[in-house]
Amino acid sequence: MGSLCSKEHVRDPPLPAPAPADFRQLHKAPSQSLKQLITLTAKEDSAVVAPVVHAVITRSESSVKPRPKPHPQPQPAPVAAEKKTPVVVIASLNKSCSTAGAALPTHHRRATVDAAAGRNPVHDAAQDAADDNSPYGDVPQGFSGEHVIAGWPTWLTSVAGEVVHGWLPRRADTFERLDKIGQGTYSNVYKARDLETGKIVALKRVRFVNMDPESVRFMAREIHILRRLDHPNVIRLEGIVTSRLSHSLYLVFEYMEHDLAGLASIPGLRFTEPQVKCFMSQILDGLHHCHSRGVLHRDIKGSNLLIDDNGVLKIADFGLATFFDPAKPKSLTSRVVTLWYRPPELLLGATEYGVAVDLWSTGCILAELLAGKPIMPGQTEIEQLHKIFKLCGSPSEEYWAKAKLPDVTLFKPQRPYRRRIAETFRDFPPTGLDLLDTLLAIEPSDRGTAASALDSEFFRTKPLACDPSSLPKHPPSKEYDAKLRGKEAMMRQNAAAIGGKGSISVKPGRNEAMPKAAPAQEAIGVDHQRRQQAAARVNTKSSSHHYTALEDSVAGFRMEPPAAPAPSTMQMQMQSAGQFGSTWYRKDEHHQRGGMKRTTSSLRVSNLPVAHHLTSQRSCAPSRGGTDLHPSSSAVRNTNSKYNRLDVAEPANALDRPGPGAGKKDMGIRDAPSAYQGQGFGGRNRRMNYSGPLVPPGGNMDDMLKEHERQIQQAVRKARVDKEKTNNNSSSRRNNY
Ligand SMILES: Nc1ncnc2c1ncn2[C@@H]1O[C@H](COP(=O)(O)OP(=O)(O)OP(=O)(O)O)[C@@H](O)[C@H]1O
Repeated sequence: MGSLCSKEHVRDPPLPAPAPADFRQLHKAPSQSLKQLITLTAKEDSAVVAPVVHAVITRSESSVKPRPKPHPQPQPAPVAAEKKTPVVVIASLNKSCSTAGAALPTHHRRATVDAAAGRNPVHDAAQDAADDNSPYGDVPQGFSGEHVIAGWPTWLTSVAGEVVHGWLPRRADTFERLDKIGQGTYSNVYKARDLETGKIVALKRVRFVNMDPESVRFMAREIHILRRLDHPNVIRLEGIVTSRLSHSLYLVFEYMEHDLAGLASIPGLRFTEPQVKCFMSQILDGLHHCHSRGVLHRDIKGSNLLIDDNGVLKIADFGLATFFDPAKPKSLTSRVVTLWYRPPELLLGATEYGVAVDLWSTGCILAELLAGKPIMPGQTEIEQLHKIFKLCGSPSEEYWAKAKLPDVTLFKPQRPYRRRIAETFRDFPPTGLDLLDTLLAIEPSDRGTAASALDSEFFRTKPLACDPSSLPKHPPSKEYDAKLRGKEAMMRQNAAAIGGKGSISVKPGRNEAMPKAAPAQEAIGVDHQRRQQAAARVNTKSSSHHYTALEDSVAGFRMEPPAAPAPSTMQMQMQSAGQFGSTWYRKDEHHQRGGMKRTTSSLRVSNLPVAHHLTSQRSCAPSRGGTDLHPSSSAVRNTNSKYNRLDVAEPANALDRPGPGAGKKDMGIRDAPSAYQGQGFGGRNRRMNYSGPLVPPGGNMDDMLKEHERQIQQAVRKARVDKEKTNNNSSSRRNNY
């Protein structure tokens, strides 16, 4: 990958919105082996053959051959003829699958969930009709029998069989697991060796909680999107590993040694202008491809920008991505994008948006690369919004006037902020500053597109982008490694502190405390788990495991038991401070992405008017970004009820439809504790799903933030004094002995 000029060829012309034909084009290619398999199956009892057959992938050039002709639609056939021809076998299996589907038709499932959510039934009907026309709506009936024969588990094919169409699953024991290299909110990522090719790959293991169809559907959407993309700057999904024994899937990716967050956290490392241009042009190239294929990434950040040893950057983690069509805007959730990279319109609750959200995040990355640190590290949504306003200026009167927000006064600062990008980043190269100014435009339509960014002066003026292969080589560096290093250092500090040699610091490092969209990662529970992992790493000589061994442990997650949330030092400090009235505390928040538990941390204030659910917060649906609201502020509640959860707001196609399990998610607050056992939680009608900022009615954002700051300092001071007292007491006790 070279400078911008040398990369022109990889840019795609904008494509029309994804059409059914596109998808079929991409996927109408069951491999030759599958065809043979079907023939074989005709001779054997399919029930015997199916488990045995785990043919080799998938997407490798050798195995995926163009389909000679489309599969015939299933025809009713006499039972006696079932084992005689492949067509009949497929038809037979399809029949049972479609019967299962008929038990709860998609429109019925939607109706159930949306009634609970209080949505407009007219809109729902229109949406359902649109979904019925979706390219994927009818696919399972046509192909799921084939999938079952191919060895795909029914829990997958019955929910989202279309996404694996044309692919065959890989067997787990054809990989050797080498090391854990990443941890996402709902996945673990392992380095592994493909025993068939010797190639090193990354395996992303996606866990499912009780095979919740909604979780499966969300994972399926990621697969679906990944299969639509094909570009040197977008991670390539090479195959899928399934196991009939375990309730998880492994996505097979090309292995990438670094991620941008990890590289940026190497002490003392600063990128030169040519290097920044090299990374940025690759990000924008990949993004342009995604957008031109109708995909919004919605979680652009350093740890999702993977880099290989040749300096090639690839956009990864499409877990929050969605399809979009600018010609047919649909309602999307605003609860996406990791907080530091989240654009103002999403913080304000916008549900109609497009490529501009990714461009904002890309702007944040550009500034981060040039500045050497994240530019807007907010801890809560309100703080994030405040940081944005302080740097980029507050929105114009016109913006507020046309913003379709029920209570703009809740978000609108009392006095306008002026834009200060140029003075804040006066050391940036002028063309870089211009590009940044465009990407960080408050008005989404002013951010342009990935293509216009690539055409900007920044990439045309000298010094030009360096060639990726000329980038300096570093040992494998991931955000995950940086976090582990941080945790190990913290453990050492803690050990020293326990030994009475020093004080405990909980100041977050560069890679810590970055609140994600609904799913933030730096959680107390996760910290505890990672600390254990870090300790295990220190003590373990080799972490190589054979997948067969892993298979045994998968069902019970013996490899990584879910740790009970342990109080962090911060939490303890804050709680102890709380005894004296000021009750800042760091709280676990369990979120779910499609039913999978997510955990996040945030600072909350509870001496502001207390929401009536506050006392049951630990067992009820989480708010986002640490925002408790005035109980009497119905305006606030209404505002926030518009902030859709990822799992309810985007029923755009078959993959997004709430499944039969969705009913379980409609539990109200009182029912919620079972969510912690993995069933999902939160009713859309009764559940308080606050996403908006913490603003007392009539409050002023500046005053409020100052007050928060004061309270934090007070709480920390108090905690320190308490700690010193405790230390003194224990040392005087020791002396007494
Ligand atoms: N192909 C790959 N090669 C090497 N490392 C990878 C690869 N894919 C992912 N990783 C590592 O694993 C981490 C987690 O992966 P990923 O972001 O896809 O998971 P996730 O569960 O979706 O995470 P998140 O919580 O950020 O949404 C990444 O930050 C990266 O460090």
